[in-house]
Amino acid sequence: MRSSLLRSVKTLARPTTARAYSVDSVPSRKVTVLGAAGGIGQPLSLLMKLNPLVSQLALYDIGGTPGVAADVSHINSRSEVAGYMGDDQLGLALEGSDVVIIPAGVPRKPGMTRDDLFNINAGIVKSLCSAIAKYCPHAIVNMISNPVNSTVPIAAEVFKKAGIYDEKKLFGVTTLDVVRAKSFYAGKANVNVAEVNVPVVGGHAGVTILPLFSQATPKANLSQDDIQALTKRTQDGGTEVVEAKAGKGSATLSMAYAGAIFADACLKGLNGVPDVVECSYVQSTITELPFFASKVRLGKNGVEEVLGLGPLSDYEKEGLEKLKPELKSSIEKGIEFAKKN
Ligand SMILES: NC(=O)C1=CN([C@@H]2O[C@H](COP(=O)(O)OP(=O)(O)OC[C@H]3O[C@@H](n4cnc5c(N)ncnc54)[C@H](O)[C@@H]3O)[C@@H](O)[C@H]2O)C=CC1
Ligand SMILES: O=C([O-])CC(=O)C(=O)O
Repeated sequence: MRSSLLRSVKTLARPTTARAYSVDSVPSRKVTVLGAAGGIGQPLSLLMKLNPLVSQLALYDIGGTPGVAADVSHINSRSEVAGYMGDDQLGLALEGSDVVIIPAGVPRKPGMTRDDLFNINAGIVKSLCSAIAKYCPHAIVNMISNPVNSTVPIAAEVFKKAGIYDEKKLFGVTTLDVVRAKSFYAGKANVNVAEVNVPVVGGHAGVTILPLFSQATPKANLSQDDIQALTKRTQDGGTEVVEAKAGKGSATLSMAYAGAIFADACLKGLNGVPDVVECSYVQSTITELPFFASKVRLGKNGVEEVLGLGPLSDYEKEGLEKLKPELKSSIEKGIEFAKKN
């Protein structure tokens, strides 16, 4: 209901001194966060509020958004913030959105796999994607909700059914795998983490996460044992956090950071910044699987180019073959769910 829209959080930042950047040259962009009151949603909303490419920030959740939006809106940065709560405000949160980020859904507890979240999160993602199809069919979608290997195919099916599917605009966010691979590699190779690049391909669960340390830069002379340990740590990075949090959820802060990096890349692409490349789980033809994470060049329409895998070590080639059956069945599970429901 419009009357209950959270009026108190509609605040345009008005700097009293000279602006640190020129907003005149930056296009207006609306970003919507679905699940904004959650463990990821809150810090991600904060980071998106700090992003000068955002002019409107819509924070939606089934509860808790009045407080989050009021809080975030007091930050004196460019964007106007509005909070939306409950089904009847979802359309308003989405209308006119350029980028929709989805961290809505339940997180893992120790002993669970990401696939154990399927039963709850598949339905949440499906209903949110139906609303996206209705209210902002041309928006770029950044899917964070797990299991990403299945939630992205679910979103694609929902969009196909609604007749608005554009494969260039649907992204599974795998940036946290890259963030982890960079941190772990820098530690082991003793190089400046700010200079490290490591592509991570495949999917976003266990063995489907395939970091390509043979392509890591700056180059380092790591042993095969080191590479295997780094690969395993990257694949188990989510579980490492789930266990350390001991029942209080999964990665939220590092995920918010990763989600903000990826959304920023999408916004830069939309704004025509050249050579924006990030790894992401997208519709793909670089393997026989219909969805696959790899480096993607981002542009004004979303995906400009899905880049190939590049040269792989024997260990990585083996990892690639090993991940295919699990990724294939997660994709099929998502498609089947969306078709049946
Ligand atoms: N892609 C990735 O790399 C990562 C993905 N995740 C996933 O992100 C998701 C969220 O994790 P957390 O923020 O830690 O969970 P959380 O439980 O702290 O927050 C989830 C939020 O979603 C909201 N929500 C539930 N149903 C909703 C609906 N229908 N519409 C809008 N909001 C709804 C809840 O009210 C809650 O505020 C989980 O599925 C988790 O597995 C977590 C870390 C990394
Ligand atoms: O592990 C989890 O459940 C959350 C996640 O996707 C990650 O941290 O990579």
